[in-house]
Amino acid sequence: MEDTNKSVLGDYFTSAMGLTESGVPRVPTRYILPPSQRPMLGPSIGSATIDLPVIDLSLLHDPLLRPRVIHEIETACKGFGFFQITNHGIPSSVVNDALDAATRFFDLPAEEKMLLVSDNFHEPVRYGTSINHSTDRVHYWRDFIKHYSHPLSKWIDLWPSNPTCYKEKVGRYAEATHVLHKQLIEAISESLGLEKNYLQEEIEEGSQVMAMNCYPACPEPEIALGMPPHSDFSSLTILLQSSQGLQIMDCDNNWVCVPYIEGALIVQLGDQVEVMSNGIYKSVVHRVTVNKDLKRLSFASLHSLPMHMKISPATKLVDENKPAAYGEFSFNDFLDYISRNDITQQRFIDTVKKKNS
Ligand SMILES: O=C(O)CCC(=O)C(=O)O
Ligand SMILES: [Fe+2]
Repeated sequence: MEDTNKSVLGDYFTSAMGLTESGVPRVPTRYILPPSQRPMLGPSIGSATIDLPVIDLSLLHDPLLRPRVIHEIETACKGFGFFQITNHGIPSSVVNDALDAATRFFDLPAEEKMLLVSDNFHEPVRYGTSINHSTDRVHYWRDFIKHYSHPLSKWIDLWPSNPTCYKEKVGRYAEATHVLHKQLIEAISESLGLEKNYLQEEIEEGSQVMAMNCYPACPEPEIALGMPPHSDFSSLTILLQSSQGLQIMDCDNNWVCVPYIEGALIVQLGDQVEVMSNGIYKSVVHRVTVNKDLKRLSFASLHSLPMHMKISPATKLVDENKPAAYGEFSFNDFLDYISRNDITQQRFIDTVKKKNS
């Protein structure tokens, strides 16, 4: 079965969708994780006693309540590098339309999707399947399409033209998340004691990459993963999940399932905010489990400073007692790093941490 799939998709691109559709009863060897990396699935997992933060974002617009919400954000960022948001202002019709377009894209025949395949990390539109490029050892149960999404007018022509509604529906969602990101980064800057408009210009000129992920039903979810543990390089990632599957690592290094909340979006701190905050906030390490019966979609909208712009700790957060804990680097430096290294073994952010911090 593995070989059939391989011959259709070429050596590097085995597709989890293709395997599920062909009805494989077992996951092929290359998807099987070493025992220490397997997810512990079961009724007790995810019902852990930890209450993950959920924040009503509409209250940010109320001048009387804003300080309280900023404080909630600060607590969530310090405790988890993560929170969910409700009443975020993106209409459910925009979300559902984007889900519909992505579902239709992933349902296309493999040959059609393969036209967009690339293993070049700098490619602005890239269809792929989750292989660990740097080691070629383990594959993950995920197919994805990633595209640069901001500014939309520059990139949208390169996006998939099948289904025909894709550009319009996903485009509307991408623009809405760009606006939301600006509000969130303002609130996060405020929560760090920085100016509300800190980095606002850079963010407006910044890049947005949307990873549209598809995790088809997996015959053996206890020995495979949809995505390995990693943190995102972004400033923030705004994540939409169609059902449960995301897990985050808490401060005691335990995996915690992120509950599915209808209508909510997930906010994850990325490496750029960790650096900007000089380590006051940490990017959240997360991974994705797969499900025996259910196909899951997620949209990870990764917002970053401009590709070439070097990020470093905010000067206001650096002093004699708290020297800069990170060297400066850009998104392009990160892309070069991931095309050469196995980020499941060493996070990029660890390579820019200063030794004495
Ligand atoms: O599918 C998810 O919930 C997470 C996806 C993710 O971590 C990513 O695309 O970076
Ligand atoms: Fe991620």
